[in-house]
Amino acid sequence: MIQVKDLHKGFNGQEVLKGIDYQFERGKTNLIIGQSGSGKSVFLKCMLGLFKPDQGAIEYDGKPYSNFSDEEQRELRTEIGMLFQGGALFDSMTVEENVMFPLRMFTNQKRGEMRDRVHEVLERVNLEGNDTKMPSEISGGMQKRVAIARAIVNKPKYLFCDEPNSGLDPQTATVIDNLIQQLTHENEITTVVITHDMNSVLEIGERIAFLKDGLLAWKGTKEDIFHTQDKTVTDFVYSSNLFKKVREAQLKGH
Ligand SMILES: Nc1ncnc2c1ncn2[C@@H]1O[C@H](COP(=O)(O)OP(=O)(O)OP(=O)(O)O)[C@@H](O)[C@H]1O
Repeated sequence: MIQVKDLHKGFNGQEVLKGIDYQFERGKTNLIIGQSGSGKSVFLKCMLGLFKPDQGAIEYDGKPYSNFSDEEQRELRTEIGMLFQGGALFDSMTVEENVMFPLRMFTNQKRGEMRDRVHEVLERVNLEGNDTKMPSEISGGMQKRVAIARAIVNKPKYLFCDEPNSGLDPQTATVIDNLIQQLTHENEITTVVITHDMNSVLEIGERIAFLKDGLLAWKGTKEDIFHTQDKTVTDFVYSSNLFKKVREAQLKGH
């Protein structure tokens, strides 16, 4: 669980996050949605310790990281898995080397032990037999699954995903969403997903935080989104055709 308390962050006298209180639940996919420029990335970077908050605190399972000393950051880093936008695999490394990278960085495991773990996670994301391939030799969806395997190989307590579906076709995007959700449930991970994708909201929006102008404008579940009368939320989500269609079908009783 990640608890955010009165989080403020600004740049050059301009406040971007204006006092956010929120709790990301363990074992759930916690989505952050909101318009471009609403502060989602700044929020994520504050949680990762890449930006120091101007005010407020972030607690990881009750442990406060309000000042993020170098030592604290190092320790926390070993407990975090990160799925970057676009996958961000190392092009010159094989699939196996990519997935092994966090183990080499953050553990003292022997090579055999690392390989066993890498093969275990590759199997989990249905990529067994692809370990010697280069990223350029596999599809975009497979690359994303390699990135997921790399993000979870060190058994993280917290998983951060920045636009995990960008650049994928809808069917592959759904596979990726479901994989993230299954891994979250299986391993009781506190998963935070930044997304623009309304399909993801409908698929895996167990908990949704809607940011607007640096404030938490609304929170709820994917089911709540259909019933809210909050105009800021409805204006945002119903600008998506997918949402409109699902809503219309619901009203017709399908
Ligand atoms: N390092 C920085 N220095 C100064 N301003 C910044 C910095 N990082 C972000 N900002 C500003 O903070 C605001 C919020 O940006 P942020 O990237 O968090 O938005 P976002 O919601 O993630 O947008 P998008 O959906 O387009 O990625 C923007 O006005 C941006 O210019």
